[in-house]
Amino acid sequence: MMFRKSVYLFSPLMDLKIDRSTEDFLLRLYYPYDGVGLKRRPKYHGLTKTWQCSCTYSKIIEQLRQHPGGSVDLLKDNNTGIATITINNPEKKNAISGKMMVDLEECVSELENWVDGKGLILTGKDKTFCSGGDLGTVRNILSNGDDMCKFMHHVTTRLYNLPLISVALVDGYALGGGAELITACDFRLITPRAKIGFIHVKLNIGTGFGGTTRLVQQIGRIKTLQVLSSGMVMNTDLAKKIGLVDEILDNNENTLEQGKTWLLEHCKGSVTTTRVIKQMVLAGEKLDTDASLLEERKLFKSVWGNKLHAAAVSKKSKHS
Ligand SMILES: CC[C@H](C(=O)O)C(=O)SCCNC(=O)CCNC(=O)[C@H](O)C(C)(C)COP(=O)(O)OP(=O)(O)OC[C@H]1O[C@@H](n2cnc3c(N)ncnc32)[C@H](O)[C@@H]1OP(=O)(O)O
Repeated sequence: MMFRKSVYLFSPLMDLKIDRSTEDFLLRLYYPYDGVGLKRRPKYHGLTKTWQCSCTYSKIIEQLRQHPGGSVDLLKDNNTGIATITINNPEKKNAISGKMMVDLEECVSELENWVDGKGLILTGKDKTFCSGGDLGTVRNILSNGDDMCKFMHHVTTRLYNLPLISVALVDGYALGGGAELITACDFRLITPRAKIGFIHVKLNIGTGFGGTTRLVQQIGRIKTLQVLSSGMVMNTDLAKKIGLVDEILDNNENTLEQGKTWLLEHCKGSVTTTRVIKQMVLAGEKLDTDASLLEERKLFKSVWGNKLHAAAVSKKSKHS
């Protein structure tokens, strides 16, 4: 209720750029004791992020929606805590239209507020992952790619920062923006049919969805240069050799099930523990050492001595 009120009050500022300090200011304004009552903060933080997105990006969202085709679909399984995002535009090899970029943002918003989740699979419909930007959309926004780029940086960064262990499950092609999307997940699993290409050079462009920044962090500077400057389309062996891929799945029909099984093996803890682990790792990657240690301590404190911890230490366990 309080949140709705804040939207109403600040609605005249809709097109004002709202940055992190404004967001923190709003949180302080409406939750002045938030620093003490930390338990409430993540929930409102998520809502604020959603609101922040619709304020800052409202014009871009409106423009992107004008380029229809396909959908990006979210399925949340509360029993396993695993969600699946499916890129769905099979007539165009799952090319991502303007409307689908907005769909993806909505999926990410929903996942930011999904407190029961611990894992995420990002996949494509009908045995292919994603052939990149829909060339129909691309042709129509040639005069202003910067807005799309800004929006997709925002969306893929939020996808990467979700407190869920995420896996890109690649069957068939992941090209251009499709290849960039796989870098926004923690892990990459591929089938023997997968072909991954940062083919942007062939279109005389660089990456537009944040792919280079993340790729340098993931496979290093030189390998990133090799991949981007050649526009090579990698088969499974090459993708594995270059360090882009964590596992090659069997060549059978049940790719999604295989992906889920693999992911559950990497989400062994409870929902809380898994989310804490992911957040600790993000802090280790993004913050300087002192700030990361502080965050690690805060997260540690949030699980130490809880019911599950107490139960685990009360039994005689052996981890051989
Ligand atoms: C910042 C990101 C950047 C951007 O936004 O500009 C990019 O993502 S750049 C990358 C853009 N992607 C491409 O250039 C890929 C182009 N497509 C292909 O190379 C092939 O279609 C391939 C290899 C994905 C699949 O080849 P295959 O022989 O198996 O199938 P078809 O070529 O017959 O494709 C079937 C059908 O899909 C249409 N299609 C495929 N990709 C796209 C796309 N990216 N945008 C729009 N449409 C696409 C293709 O034209 C065919 O349509 P049809 O009407 O049947 O001719």
